Amino acid sequence: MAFDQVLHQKAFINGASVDSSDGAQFAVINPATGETITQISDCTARDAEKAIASAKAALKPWAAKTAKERCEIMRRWFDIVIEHEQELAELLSTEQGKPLAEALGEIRYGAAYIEWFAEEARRTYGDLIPSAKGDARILVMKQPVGVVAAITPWNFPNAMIARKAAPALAAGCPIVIKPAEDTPLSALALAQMAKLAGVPEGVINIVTTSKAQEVGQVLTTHQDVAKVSFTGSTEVGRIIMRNGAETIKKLSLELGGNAPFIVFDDADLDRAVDGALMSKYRNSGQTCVCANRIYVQAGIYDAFVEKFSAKAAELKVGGAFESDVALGPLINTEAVAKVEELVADAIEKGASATIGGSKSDKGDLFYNPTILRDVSRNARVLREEIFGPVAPVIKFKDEADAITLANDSEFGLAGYFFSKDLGRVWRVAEALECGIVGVNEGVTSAVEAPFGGVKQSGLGREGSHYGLDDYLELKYVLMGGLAE
Ligand SMILES: NC(=O)C1=CN([C@@H]2O[C@H](COP(=O)(O)OP(=O)(O)OC[C@H]3O[C@@H](n4cnc5c(N)ncnc54)[C@H](OP(=O)(O)O)[C@@H]3O)[C@@H](O)[C@H]2O)C=CC1
Ligand SMILES: O=C(O)CCCC(=O)O
Repeated sequence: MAFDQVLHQKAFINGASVDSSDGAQFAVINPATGETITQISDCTARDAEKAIASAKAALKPWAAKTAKERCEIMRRWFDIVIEHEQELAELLSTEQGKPLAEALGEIRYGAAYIEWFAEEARRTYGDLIPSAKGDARILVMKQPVGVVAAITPWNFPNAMIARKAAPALAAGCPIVIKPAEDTPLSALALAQMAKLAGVPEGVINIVTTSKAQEVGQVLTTHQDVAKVSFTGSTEVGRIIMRNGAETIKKLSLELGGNAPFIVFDDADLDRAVDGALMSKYRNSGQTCVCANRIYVQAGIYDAFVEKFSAKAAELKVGGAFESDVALGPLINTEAVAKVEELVADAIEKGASATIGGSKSDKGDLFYNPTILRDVSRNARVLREEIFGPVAPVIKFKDEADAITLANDSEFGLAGYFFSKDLGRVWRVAEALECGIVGVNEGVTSAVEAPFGGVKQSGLGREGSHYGLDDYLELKYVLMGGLAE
């Protein structure tokens, strides 16, 4: 298969492919078939320490390069990724399960972060501020934060690495990345391409491991790591925050979501249905910004459920390489068990499934697109991140009701609503307690826009011109004694 060209089995530390210090390996499994793709280095705490040491040694020379030099290397990295986008997409689909077209979209999305931050590297402007003293000026410069550790999830095995590594490198920071155990291969391929592009040794390190706690502990407590950037569950985000407390780590945390998706009775119904399909079923519902709770105003509730169910029923479930497939497998048996539990709980509390509600006959990890109607307001599916292709649809009365329901969550990542009333659009966009709001749009992600949440969905922003700031420190320099 073409992806053999980008398949690497060893961890990547200090610019070299290495076995783990104890020689152990773990298996990477294809979730669609259950087959082992390959065995790879199972790194230990010692390997994590080595990676941090190599990043520390690389810090000064990498930060000392001009922004233009870093930009040129990163541009070459972008070009190599795009040149191999097809192989990278096949590798991603094989280890993660998402349909090939979606994987290709992710490779391009990830590459766009490399391109974007290569350009942003040259715009790390400071400020010159008038001082209250006549013979002084206030200068503000931006400097790299230091060695960065990144811990990433399996749902976007390429883009979540690129979204962290690209701003780190652009800012002048070396990075040590621990990819998810389920999907380490895309990370290794990206790092090897960075090497080909001329990224010096130690600037990117990939510590593959099945020992998340042991390796994570080192990455999040080590005194030579200045910053930790994490994407994953709120539960692990809390552990990372606690671990970082002793050495006051800078933190970027992209955590869980519970996105409300609101359809007002003045909405364009077809547009709302298409938005819900995209928002809910992308990546089989395994995205932190996926619509988790769909609120529809009473007057159009039945019409919405009918149209949404008819279109969702057409989505084909299957392996990533089958034609016209829209939904791949879930990542593992725990994910399927969680979805089954949430659906059972909702049905026990009075909901009914208009479509789906069960596993697909495609295999153990495949779950059918599911729509639940008349979901009770105390169902678990409305409180917890579903991370599967299940859409609970709930009726609401009026605008105030919709806002109260939408904000009734400890999460605050994304929210969506559909309305044609301009006044309502402003009111609701301002009232939603979310970091990201889609108005008449079901997918908001874009490299140019800041991605991140409020409340317990996290800290910091990724992407956009704000995204570089997470990897920079401000230094204030008072330039005094200027009078003759
Ligand atoms: N915001 C988001 O994008 C995501 C949200 N989630 C939510 O989390 C749920 C569980 O998914 P899961 O994959 O278990 O998410 P986790 O938060 O457990 O995993 C995310 C990353 O953290 C690592 N990790 C796990 N435990 C520790 C630890 N103690 N210290 C440091 N790193 C650690 C994981 O490693 P390893 O893979 O080796 O366990 C992985 O690299 C999902 O159902 C979903 O609700 C999950 C993924 C992404
Ligand atoms: O689930 C995530 O954390 C990644 C979201 C991908 C994106 O849309 O940017």
